[in-house]
Amino acid sequence: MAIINATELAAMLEKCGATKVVLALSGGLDSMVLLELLHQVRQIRAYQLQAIYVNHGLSADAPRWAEHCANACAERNIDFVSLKINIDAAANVEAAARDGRYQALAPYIDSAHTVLLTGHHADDQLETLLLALKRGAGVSGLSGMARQRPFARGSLLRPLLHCERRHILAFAQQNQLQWVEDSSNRDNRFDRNYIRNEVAPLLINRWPAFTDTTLRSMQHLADHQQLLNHYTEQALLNCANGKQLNLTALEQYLPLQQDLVIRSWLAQFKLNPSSQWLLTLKQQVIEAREDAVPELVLAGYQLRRFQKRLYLLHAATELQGESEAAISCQLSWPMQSKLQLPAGLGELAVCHEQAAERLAMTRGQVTVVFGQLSLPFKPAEQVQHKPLKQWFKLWQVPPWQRSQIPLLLDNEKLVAVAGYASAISTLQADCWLDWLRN
Ligand SMILES: Nc1ncnc2c1ncn2[C@@H]1O[C@H](COP(=O)(O)OP(=O)(O)OP(=O)(O)O)[C@@H](O)[C@H]1O
Repeated sequence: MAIINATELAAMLEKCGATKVVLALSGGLDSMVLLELLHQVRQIRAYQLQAIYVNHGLSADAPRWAEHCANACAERNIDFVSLKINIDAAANVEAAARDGRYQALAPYIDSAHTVLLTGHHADDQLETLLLALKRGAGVSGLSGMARQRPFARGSLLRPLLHCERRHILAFAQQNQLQWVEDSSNRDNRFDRNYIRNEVAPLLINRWPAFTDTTLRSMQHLADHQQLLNHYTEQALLNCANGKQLNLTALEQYLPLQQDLVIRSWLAQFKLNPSSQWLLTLKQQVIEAREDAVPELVLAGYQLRRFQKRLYLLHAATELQGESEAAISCQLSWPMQSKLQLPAGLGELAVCHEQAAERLAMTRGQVTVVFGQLSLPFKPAEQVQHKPLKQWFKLWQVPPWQRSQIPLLLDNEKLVAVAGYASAISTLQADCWLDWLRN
């Protein structure tokens, strides 16, 4: 597609509800063209404009590029900021530079009406697709970059995403713009450069509309991905409750949809397992014998199944109190103030004065213990005493959680099981006793 003009850029900004526009300015061809377009847009509408150059600390030429950007902004009376960041030398340099750059830019996108602009264009999008094919990406990866998406407190917009580089170059020449060339762009050891310099020209020479048609396919994929996301979100609402996944609800969906639901449930906790791991989860955990309590490890977490639910447990915190040693404590609690629990189990507070009065009547305080599962207990609304262990089974409390639940004793008698039940009539445990878990 041909390059957009200032009126079209103004319309895009209008659609984003922008009042402040921040340009990520590298000094290269594309972002310099955007700088010029923004300068022209100002004749149409007033915006608060800012351009930011990020020095990744990777090139000795960076100060020269920063100066080039500063001069171009000064000529157009646009506010300019230069930032310096440090990149982890051991990491994948391209990815680390990009992540570091977005992190540095984020604080400047400080309201819903602030838009960050980058100079990505159609040829970048074609390269992204070819790179995604090389790594065997799925629909999401093959859809490439979005023209607009939420970013920090505002949004990110790529106004040139549908414009081909040759049209951007022609605009720059017509407007006598000056830009810097990064010599590392010629280094074909980097996959993107190899595609840009060697592969893409071959395809475009043979089929001149190749970039346009590729972008059309990518848009179809992006639409399908959006539809999939919509249905997966709906299914996730039906199946997940925080770190629990209801397997009976999950069974209603087609196997492929189940995979997507599990993936997006785990993605909420920044977990992105391989297909092989997902298969193991299904075969060894979800489909395990009914009476088994199987488990599987994933990046600092443990997944366990109990009855028809899957639990995601943070190994460092949620499983800490599992050992007998960590729960053998006995705490005296006068109940006027909050009680800090051991092993990161959170804190207890009484939120109903009457309860404190009735419990503290005898000795002025209660005792909090853990793991005494053989204590007899009778919830207020029940008629029979049973060992606590049997109540836990009835309430379907997973075995690994049972010894981490605070038990309140008054004169050695179990009077409340935090979060579950109370022995005091008319006072439900979850309404007079607050258990704030970490
Ligand atoms: N050092 C930088 N500082 C600020 N923004 C940057 C920087 N490097 C890249 N960008 C932003 O990211 C976009 C895409 O980066 P990419 O590396 O593909 O571009 P480039 O070839 O370095 O520069 P350009 O796209 O401006 O020609 C740029 O158009 C620009 O908006």
